[in-house]
Amino acid sequence: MTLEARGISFHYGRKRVLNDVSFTLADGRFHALLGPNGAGKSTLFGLLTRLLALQQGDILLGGVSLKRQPATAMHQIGVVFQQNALDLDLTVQQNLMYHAGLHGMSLKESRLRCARELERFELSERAGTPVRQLNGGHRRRVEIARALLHQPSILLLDEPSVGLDVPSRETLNRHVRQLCDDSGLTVLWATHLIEEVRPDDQILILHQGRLLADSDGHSLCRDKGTSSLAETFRTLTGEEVS
Ligand SMILES: Nc1ncnc2c1ncn2[C@@H]1O[C@H](COP(=O)(O)OP(=O)(O)OP(=O)(O)O)[C@@H](O)[C@H]1O
Repeated sequence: MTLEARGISFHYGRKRVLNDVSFTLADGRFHALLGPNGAGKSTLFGLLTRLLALQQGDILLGGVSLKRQPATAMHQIGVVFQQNALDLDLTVQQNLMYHAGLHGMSLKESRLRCARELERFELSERAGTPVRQLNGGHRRRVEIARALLHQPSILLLDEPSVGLDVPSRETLNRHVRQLCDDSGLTVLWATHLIEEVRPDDQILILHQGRLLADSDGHSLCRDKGTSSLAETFRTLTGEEVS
């Protein structure tokens, strides 16, 4: 499913943090939203997930307006926020079952979908483990499994690898890309780390609230006459990327 952001601007009080941002996420593709701290990524996620109310512009999911038909549109979205939002004292299975219940699934359906997601994320053996006992990478995988329980078409992840060590970051990134390839999920992965972005990705570069690029990495480098994504980022923003 496509996601289209049209003319999004946003202010906190008098401070403008998003300035006429428009882009389209293509059906079934992995998109990287790259921007340094403070670029406006979390604010954009807040708007995409209705944590923040749209002030200007609209967001369309498969053509359905988030403004006009929020319930229908939101059903298509699964989200993983920057901060871990699992109950540490509940087991992996309990966290998922609770979430499935919130989405109105029957007990039978909840069990089926939990089992399927746990298998997909190679977590079946951890179903009965309290989340507190999991490492950071596994916790993140549980969060993604939870975000997919209601079978959304679009998965939004706000800096999901923050706080993970390099191998865990790479595994998580690979896993989500695999999901995209296997199940046609549309993904938006926000990050400030260039190493999580590949030249084949659709790349959105957000800087000081403005979208400076929206293209695949190869085209971006070709257009800017640069030899790497890091150099392209520097050329566009005047900043180093980590
Ligand atoms: N509740 C708020 N009130 C006022 N200003 C805010 C608020 N939340 C964020 N900002 C400011 O808005 C700008 C964009 O912040 P935002 O968190 O969206 O960026 P980000 O790209 O997600 O950065 P980070 O990676 O640090 O989370 C920053 O200048 C930030 O200080």
